[in-house]
Amino acid sequence: MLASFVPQMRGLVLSSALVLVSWIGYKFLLFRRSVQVSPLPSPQHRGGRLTLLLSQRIDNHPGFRSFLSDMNIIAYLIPSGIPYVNDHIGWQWRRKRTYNRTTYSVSSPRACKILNADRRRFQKPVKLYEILKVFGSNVVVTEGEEWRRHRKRHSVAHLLTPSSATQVVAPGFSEKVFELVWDTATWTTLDLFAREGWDSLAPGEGKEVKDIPEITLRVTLAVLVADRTASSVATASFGAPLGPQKDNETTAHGMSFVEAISYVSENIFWLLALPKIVYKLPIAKLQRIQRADRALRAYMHGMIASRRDEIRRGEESVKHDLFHALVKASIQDKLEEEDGTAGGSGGGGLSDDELVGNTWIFALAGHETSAHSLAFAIAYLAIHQDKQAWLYEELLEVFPADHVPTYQDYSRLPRTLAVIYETLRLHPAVVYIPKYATEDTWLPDEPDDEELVDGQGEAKRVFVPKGTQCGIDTVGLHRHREYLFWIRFRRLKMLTSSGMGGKARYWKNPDSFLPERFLEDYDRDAFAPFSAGARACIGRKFSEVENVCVLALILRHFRVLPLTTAEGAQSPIDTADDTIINEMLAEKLLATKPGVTLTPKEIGVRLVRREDGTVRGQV
Ligand code: HEM
Repeated sequence: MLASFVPQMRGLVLSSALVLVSWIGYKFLLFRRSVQVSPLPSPQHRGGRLTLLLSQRIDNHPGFRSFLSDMNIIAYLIPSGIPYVNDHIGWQWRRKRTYNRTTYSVSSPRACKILNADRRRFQKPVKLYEILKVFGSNVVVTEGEEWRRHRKRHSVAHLLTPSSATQVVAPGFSEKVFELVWDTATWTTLDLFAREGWDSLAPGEGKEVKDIPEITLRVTLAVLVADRTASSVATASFGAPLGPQKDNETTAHGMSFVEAISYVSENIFWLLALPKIVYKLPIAKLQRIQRADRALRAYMHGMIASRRDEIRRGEESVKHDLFHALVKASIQDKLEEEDGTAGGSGGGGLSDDELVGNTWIFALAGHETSAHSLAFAIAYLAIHQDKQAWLYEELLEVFPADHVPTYQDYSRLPRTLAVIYETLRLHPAVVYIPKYATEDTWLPDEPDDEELVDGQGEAKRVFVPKGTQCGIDTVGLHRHREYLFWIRFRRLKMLTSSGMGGKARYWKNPDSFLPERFLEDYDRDAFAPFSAGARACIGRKFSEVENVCVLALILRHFRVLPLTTAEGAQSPIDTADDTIINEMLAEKLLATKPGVTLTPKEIGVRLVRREDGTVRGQV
């Protein structure tokens, strides 16, 4: 009986093995197709088809730094349906590998520059941005004519763009906005010190702060919405009733503006994914999400209505808080159109839904990215005490005791800005900037000059079929490495994950925290945390001024130490090298979790009061 069963078993095993091998082969071919090498093999291509079959020339496109990235053959061998296995992990948690679809994750500065600059060949795949449409269409989620309508004449873009703003509004107008950003950031930070009781620490005394991201989120939101004309700091800053509306209206919506926007941002995925009926369930969390959603909508509609009245009454633009100024800029065109005074901007104003959509996007983009970057910067400085000391030298010089910080100080803080930049290089808030090809086209493959032209005088390039998604892998760009095992035999290169090491190409020690590199010349094209070209971030300077100010003030008053002491590590060590202890601390402090942008998990620090006096506020 058993004897007759064994041959049948063998047949089963063999056919299963055959299916498995064919499946692997099929996956391999899919993978090959997705990283098609160009030019296609020619008689002169001595390696011929065999080389092509065995090798991949994607050294210029290392893709995500995940071992399971879809630019890695291993990812293609794992069934795509397994949740959390084929999701991008770590840096790339947000992007699911799309089964059977070709995508490029571009990390070459030259290729990224083309993706950003060539608007005819590469555009934004707006479908991927649906999640950010939850409150209405807006400047981030649109493309083409639609997008131009959102970014035109009186828009926030002009309010926030340092020089071009002068073409349409009074000269120096945007500089006034940045001065306001600086002042509000100073005021908010010093207020934070008082509120958290950090002010009352004696020199040398320490205080634990378990969740720095929670603090930085509150600070950047307050910078955006704090109204310095309010009757008191409490109503305008961290007090629960804080909101662009007045206190009684806050009660009417059942939740403060800050609370509502924080809760909605945290739970945006639920809001989008769950059908409305689910909110009827008696589950406290769901009901809170719904309350926050309703309150936020009510605030935004109220805010737009009151800005509209204000504009009609002809009141000054940058009068209350920054957020109102942004909203006001957005609705200016619509009002002019309604009143028949639109001065040639053309294209039609925004609908009410679009105004709400833009209001929401400024609130989100205007605080979350900055807050997370600030939190990561504090984490990096906690880990790298030597860099903190280096930064402190600058702060002591620019902010002597009793100094009142002003916007003029901003340009005297290059080290502080370098810390922000280095943080954004290592932990870019937006880890992937998707584009798609509008036509059959090519991207440069080899970045080195001497390699740009192959034996036949033909530029080495990668074919990108029309419709292919090819996004900027910001992490790959900022930490660019060639593959660890790459063997050049004729044209053969072995493929490994870019996250596994390899030769650094654009940044010296790309995985190390070395802010001083930004004080020297660096490859501008290899640094794109704010994207570049026409679709670059319009809030770049806003966030730089804000983050430099807040970071400088915190670090001027407090030494920051990691709260987490990894096993065996009692304190961070004073060295620039990435030692094991630093790596253990980094693993804990720099960990990320899902969110709209790269979100810190938990950053616990100990603040120790400096002995060198206090900087005064202008509150
Ligand atoms: C550290 C802070 C920030 C980072 C790293 C950042 C990064 C970016 C990136 C990478 C993009 C391009 C996204 C894409 O094409 O998909 C972008 C766009 C945008 N950002 Fe930021 N941002 C920051 C702060 C801000 C602030 C403070 C504001 C507003 C006050 C803002 C408003 C916007 C808007 C409205 C867009 C869309 C621009 C367009 O598509 O025309 N951002 N940002």
